[in-house]
Amino acid sequence: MVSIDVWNAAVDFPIFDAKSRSLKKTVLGKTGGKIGTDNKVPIIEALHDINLSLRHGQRVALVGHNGAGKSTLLRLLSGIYEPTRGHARIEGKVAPVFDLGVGMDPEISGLENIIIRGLFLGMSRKQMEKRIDDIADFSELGRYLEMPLRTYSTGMRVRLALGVVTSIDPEILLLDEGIGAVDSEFLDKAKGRLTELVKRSGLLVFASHSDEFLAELCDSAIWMEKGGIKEQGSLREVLTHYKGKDPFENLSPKALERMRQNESDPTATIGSNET
Ligand SMILES: Nc1ncnc2c1ncn2[C@@H]1O[C@H](COP(=O)(O)OP(=O)(O)OP(=O)(O)O)[C@@H](O)[C@H]1O
Repeated sequence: MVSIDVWNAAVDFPIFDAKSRSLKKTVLGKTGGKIGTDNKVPIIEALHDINLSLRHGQRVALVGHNGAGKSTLLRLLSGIYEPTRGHARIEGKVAPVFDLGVGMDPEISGLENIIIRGLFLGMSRKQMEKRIDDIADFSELGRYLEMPLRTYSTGMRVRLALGVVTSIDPEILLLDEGIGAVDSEFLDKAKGRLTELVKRSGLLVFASHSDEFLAELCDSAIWMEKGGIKEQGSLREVLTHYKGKDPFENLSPKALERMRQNESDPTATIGSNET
């Protein structure tokens, strides 16, 4: 059974090299987790009081302002971060897709990188070898696949990384938006593959600032603010409260159709556990 359960979890970062010089004018920061100053070493409270229960079939959007804790929560849900306090239990094979470049080696060829990156995402060498032709086709990199990755432009690297990421079969897919460097024609092609990937995955949590993308991929949402969960519920409801107006009024017909399908899906709710 694919599931993620988190109880009363917090993630702190002690900052050992913080500068103590005060700013001339202190303005109340709107972004970021709380900075505790009780100790000698300042502590950034990136997440606090997180309680979550996610199950197979859920497609959860993660929204919130810069520094609200979305990326940190994704790292907690992937097991990369242990909670400083509280507990997290993750059942299922996790594919964390935060930084498309992670797991890539500039000194080896694109082909070898496909295998390495696949292993990093929980696939076996055999499974990746079967997918090489498909990834080569999608990335349109041709003979460059035989060249070391350091010879690629940024966009070429993203093409390769997206090709690999969208070819896997994850049980739990944790996506952080970060696919800006490709041209728009290629991004459209990637969106189709991403949608297919999401359909294949058991459980999705997707942090993004793009309403259109969230409407296409997600059915429910979590709104993060200052390291805590402010609201969770249906995608449209949470986004409307977060933005102060219904963001779906001006969506494309395709995104709206996808959203209507999600709303009629009985699995489109977020479970919550007792604390
Ligand atoms: N490695 C780290 N060391 C110290 N503080 C961190 C670290 N990672 C995150 N933080 C802090 O934790 C808080 C949450 O950051 P996080 O990256 O999770 O926000 P986010 O919601 O993903 O923001 P954005 O939308 O800007 O990507 C911020 O206050 C940030 O300064």
